[in-house]
Amino acid sequence: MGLTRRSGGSRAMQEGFLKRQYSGADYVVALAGNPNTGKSTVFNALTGLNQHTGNWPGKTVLRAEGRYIHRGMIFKLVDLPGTYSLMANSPEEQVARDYLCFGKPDATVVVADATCLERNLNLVLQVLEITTRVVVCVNLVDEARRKKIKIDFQLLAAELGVPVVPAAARHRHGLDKLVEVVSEMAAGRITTRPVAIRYGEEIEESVRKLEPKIKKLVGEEFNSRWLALRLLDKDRAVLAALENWLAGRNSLAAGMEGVILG
Ligand SMILES: Nc1nc2c(ncn2[C@@H]2O[C@H](COP(=O)(O)OP(=O)(O)OP(=O)(O)O)[C@@H](O)[C@H]2O)c(=O)[nH]1
Ligand SMILES: [Mg+2]
Repeated sequence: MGLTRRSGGSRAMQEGFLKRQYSGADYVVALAGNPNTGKSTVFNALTGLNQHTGNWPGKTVLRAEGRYIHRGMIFKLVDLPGTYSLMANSPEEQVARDYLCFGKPDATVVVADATCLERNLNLVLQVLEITTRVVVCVNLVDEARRKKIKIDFQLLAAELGVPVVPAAARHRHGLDKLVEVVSEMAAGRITTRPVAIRYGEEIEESVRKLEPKIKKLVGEEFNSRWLALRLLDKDRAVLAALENWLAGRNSLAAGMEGVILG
């Protein structure tokens, strides 16, 4: 049934933990976003030459990591592949999603395109379902200005419940502020109130039943609501990653699989 320990999810997860342990970085920051929103431009501007690339384990998806120092702290920045969603429909989506959930970055920057913000917010909402430590960087504001698009950043931040930083990364505009906010977020000095997507009563009821069971298995380690939603969606990739994390307690995971997929 395809539950294998070689799944990308479990590897990404292990990588996340190992990298944090041995990389010597104080904080790990993920860069997510739709394709072509300027993630790599932000990444390059912040890390300069302090970066290396390779592939994500088991995938032909490019992985770029780099570092920068801010106020004496070392930040490891992980440039995730551009995706429109986190439904794991492609290797890119799976890499991004597994890293956000199981890699447990201290902060996640979602880079959004100011010229088509509405479309980009779809991914922002999906990321907010996985992690609360999110900073939204609305990039390409120079292009938006040229197109006479006006954005109320304060209102956007209030509606999303997380900080929003406008930027024009190509010109380095807004990046000092971004680095400052990310640093506060990673250090846990910002309280967020992410807007929560509510599903129909039937789904919410199932989530209410499932969440305590998941919490019992993984504690506060991962976002149990998100895991519950994924399992209700019969998401085998997430199940495989969970099973791997529960190594040594496989019988419990198998029991859970029986309950959920049965
Ligand atoms: N005008 C303008 N162009 C920008 C800005 N930031 C990035 N770009 C341009 O947008 C294009 C895409 O930038 P990338 O940094 O490669 O975007 P990306 O999100 O990494 O793209 P993928 O990795 O393919 O998902 C490049 O041509 C950049 O020069 C900006 O703030 N203003
Ligand atoms: Mg890129």
